Amino acid sequence: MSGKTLYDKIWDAHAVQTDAETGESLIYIDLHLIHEVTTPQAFAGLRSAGRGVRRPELTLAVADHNTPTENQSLGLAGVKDEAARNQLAALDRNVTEHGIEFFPMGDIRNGIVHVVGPEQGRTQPGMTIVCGDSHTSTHGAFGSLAHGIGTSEVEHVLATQTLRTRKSKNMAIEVSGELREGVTAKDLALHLISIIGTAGGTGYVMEYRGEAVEKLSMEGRMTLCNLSIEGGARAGLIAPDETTFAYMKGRPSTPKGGAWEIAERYWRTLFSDPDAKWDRVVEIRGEDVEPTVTWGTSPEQAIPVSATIPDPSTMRDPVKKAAAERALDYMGLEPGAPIAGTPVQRVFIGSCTNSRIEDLRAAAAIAENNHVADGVRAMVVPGSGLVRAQAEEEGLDKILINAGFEWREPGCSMCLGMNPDILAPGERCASTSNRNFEGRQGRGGRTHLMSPTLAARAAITGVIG
Ligand SMILES: CC(C)[C@H](C(=O)O)[C@@H](O)C(=O)O
Ligand code: SF4
Repeated sequence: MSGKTLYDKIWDAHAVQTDAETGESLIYIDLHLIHEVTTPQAFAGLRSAGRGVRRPELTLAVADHNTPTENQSLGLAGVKDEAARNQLAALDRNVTEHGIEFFPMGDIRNGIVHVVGPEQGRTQPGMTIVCGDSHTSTHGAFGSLAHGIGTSEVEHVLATQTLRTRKSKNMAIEVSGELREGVTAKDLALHLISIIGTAGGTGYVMEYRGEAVEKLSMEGRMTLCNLSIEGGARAGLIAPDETTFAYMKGRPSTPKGGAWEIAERYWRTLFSDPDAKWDRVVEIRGEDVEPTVTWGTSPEQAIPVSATIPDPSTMRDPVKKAAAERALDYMGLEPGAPIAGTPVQRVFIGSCTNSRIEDLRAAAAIAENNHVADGVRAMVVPGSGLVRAQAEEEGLDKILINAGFEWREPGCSMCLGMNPDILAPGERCASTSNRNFEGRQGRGGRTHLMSPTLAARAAITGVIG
């Protein structure tokens, strides 16, 4: 018998039952994260069925998608959009009714759900974690099986603390060697997706392995796992190690004293056995990864920042060719021209991909003693109130504000533009987020995905590069 992958191990520890006929399993869920957008109907369903929440203490709620990034202390009165206000009010009512822990807007512990879970120590190795949100894959950075679920599944998990699902296949992403100076986890993720495509991971759970992955900080690992879903995978995983444990130690919800030791002993068993069987292996040399940006309207339409914009007329695959033509038209770009030097009007540093303290440090390092270029509006939105507070303690806010960046309150913000932070039609944005489809950041807006370093540089110079 061959060994098990990390995914196999977590799966086996959580599968309650498998239906031999359909192949569907019931798995136990250790942590259910919820936010205002994907829960109102789930709670309404519970109510109409006369059900309660099975394990409220394994559920944690935040308000993040709709929240404004200014004047959060005004509470719901400060939320101008009625639909947003209603969703936020519904979450308030639902968590109170069911006794679920909630960090509301304005609470220093509030922030983007995928930043808050790890920061509070709720995210732990070996857990199964779900949330009605695709970027739940972020939590896989801790060696937990974490993925998004739909609203009807949210209702199922609330009611039963289990999920009906099927096992995925195992994919290994082996990144050897080292990332070069100035190359980040974001560049690695975009590089990978540009190779495998946005459907490359369909049907798989991806485990990131190899020296270059082991060398990443927890923040970098979270960025990498966050983008797994954009590569089509169900989830991303990284085996826990010393870096993981050091990050977790002392956080509010991690085990303490003897309980930590017992937990750590278990966590140290969470790795893929040397003889584990992989359904697919993708190999990348760390040294080959360059600072990478997207030029189109899909995360796979990514190139090194030193490269020229692809020419659809040279593309063989008719689907890719048509997609590239349409993307270039929407993005207002010329094939064959260098991507560097393309002017931007907006810069967004934030989102569950890149809004943690290291990301803000990277942006501030570029901003220091510089100034945002004329005609550019640049916004920094920390991932949580605690990230914001830490950045302020380190003086990063002053550096950024002095350089002309807007220093905002936490939330998803311009990552998806469900709050007032949106692009105007035709505006081009250097963004540290994870999605760049048409209209993602506002109707007609043009998004270029990149690292915080490249985004901050775009703010200062006014151009991509
Ligand atoms: C609102 C939510 C359902 C959505 C997701 O699941 O990804 C959002 O977080 C996003 O990034 O588009
Ligand atoms: S920051 Fe963006 S990608 Fe992340 S959960 Fe919010 S909307 Fe989704």
